[in-house]
Formats: sequence, structure tokens, C-alpha cells
Amino acid sequence: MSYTPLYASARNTLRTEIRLRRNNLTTEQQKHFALQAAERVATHSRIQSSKTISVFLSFDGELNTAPLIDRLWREGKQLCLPVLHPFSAGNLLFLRYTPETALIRNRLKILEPQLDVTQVIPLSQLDIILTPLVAFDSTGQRLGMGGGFYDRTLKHWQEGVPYPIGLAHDCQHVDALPAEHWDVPLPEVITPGTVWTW
Ligand SMILES: Nc1nc2c(c(=O)[nH]1)N(C=O)[C@@H](CNc1ccc(C(=O)N[C@@H](CCC(=O)O)C(=O)O)cc1)CN2
Ligand SMILES: Nc1ncnc2c1ncn2[C@@H]1O[C@H](COP(=O)(O)OP(=O)(O)OP(=O)(O)O)[C@@H](O)[C@H]1O
Repeated sequence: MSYTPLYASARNTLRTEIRLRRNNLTTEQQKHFALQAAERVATHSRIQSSKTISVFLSFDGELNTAPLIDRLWREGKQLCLPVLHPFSAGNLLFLRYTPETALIRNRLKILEPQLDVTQVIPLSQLDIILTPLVAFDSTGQRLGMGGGFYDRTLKHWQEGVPYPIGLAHDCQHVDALPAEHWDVPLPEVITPGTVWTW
């Protein structure tokens, strides 16, 4: 079945605007926000009671996850990273991520673990997926980079694990997003300044 996207052009305009906004943060702001967010995430009760967490490696002005990742490793969490599925277009695999993991740049120029089937963690074994986004609104709707990767991954989250938590800068919040029917709203978004819950 195919659907006509209702808001494709409005969504692309918003993507461009918010990506510019986060890329315009200064290096100092990026450092400060990364530490603030790491503190908020690491002390979040749901994170503290979880064992396996999917993180992401930041690019394009995204909130820098490096301090958070170091802290979660030190606290003994098992981490994983999204990897573009080698033959199932638009889907992600999740691979274990340790300080020893070899990283390569994928076709979207994002670092990811080299594919190794022994390191794949099934979705059912993930407790939390920290979810990147371009914009989020006051109802928890999320707009991503446009690949539909996380929409597909999170489609069934309410029927079980993993629990998604968006991670973004405060400046990525907008009042209302033009949502399409496949968009999966988030139950929480953590920013350096706030924990949003719906
Ligand atoms: N850090 C991070 N990792 C992530 C995501 C993300 O949003 N952030 N993704 C969330 O889904 C997936 C990758 N999704 C993406 C979808 C589109 C583009 C994109 O259009 N990128 C370029 C053009 C690509 C190119 O140079 O060939 C661009 O900047 O316009 C990038 C990533 C998986 N990993
Ligand atoms: N659950 C799904 N099943 C099949 N196709 C989907 C699904 N979710 C999204 N898509 C398709 O993926 C494409 C991109 O969707 P969208 O623009 O909402 O991505 P995004 O949320 O910005 O990206 P991402 O989730 O990767 O961060 C759309 O063409 C949409 O039809």
C-alpha cells in the first residue's frame, strides 16, 4: 500500500530550519549542553534501572552524546548503536558498542560499528532506545532526518520493550509539527534544560 504524504514540503522546510539552528550553537554551548544532558539522562530513574541502552553517535549539530556514553559505560550499562541494515532498506540493526568496537563511516557518513552478526542485539533485548531527532513538538511528535529508520524501529514499542526516549537540544522544540500517520510519538524527550513526558 502507498500513501500520499500530506506535509512533505512543510516538513522539509522545518528540517532545514531546525538543522541550521542546532548547527549554529557554539562549541562552548555544545560542550555545556552535552554535560547537562548527560547528567539528566544518567540520573533518570528509567535509565538507572535499565541494563541495555541504544545510544547514537552525534553528527550535524546533534546534542553531543560522547560524555553520556562514557558515563553510561562507567556505570556498567551495556550500550549499542544503530547500524543501517545491509539489505533491508530503511531498517536498522542494533550492535553492541564497547570502547573496543571498530567503527566505520556508513553511506550516510555516520560512524557505526562494522557489521558482525555476533554483536547484533535483538530489539527485544533492548530496554531503552535513546532516539535522535531533528524536531519535537509539545505533544511528543517527532521529526527525524527523513529516512523513516526510527519510525520503523519504534512502530511496536507500546507492545513491549524497548522504551524510546528522544534526546535533543532545547532549540529543537517547536509548538506543533505537521505529523504523518506513520510518525511514532515519543513518551519522553530529554533536553539539557527539561525532561518532557507525555
Ligand atoms: N546520529 C544519528 N544517527 C542516526 C540517525 C540520526 O538521526 N542521528 N538516524 C535517524 O534516522 C539514522 C540515519 N538517518 C539519516 C537519514 C538521512 C540522512 C541524510 O539525509 N543525510 C545527509 C545526506 C546524505 C549524504 O550525504 O549522502 C544530509 O545531511 O542531508 C542522514 C541520516 C541512523 N543513525
Ligand atoms: N513504519 C513504517 N513502515 C514503512 N514505511 C515507513 C514507516 N515509517 C516511515 N516510513 C516511510 O519512511 C519515509 C520517511 O519518513 P519520515 O520522513 O517520517 O522519517 P523521519 O522520522 O524524519 O526519519 P527517522 O525516523 O529516520 O529519523 C516516509 O516515506 C514513510 O512513508
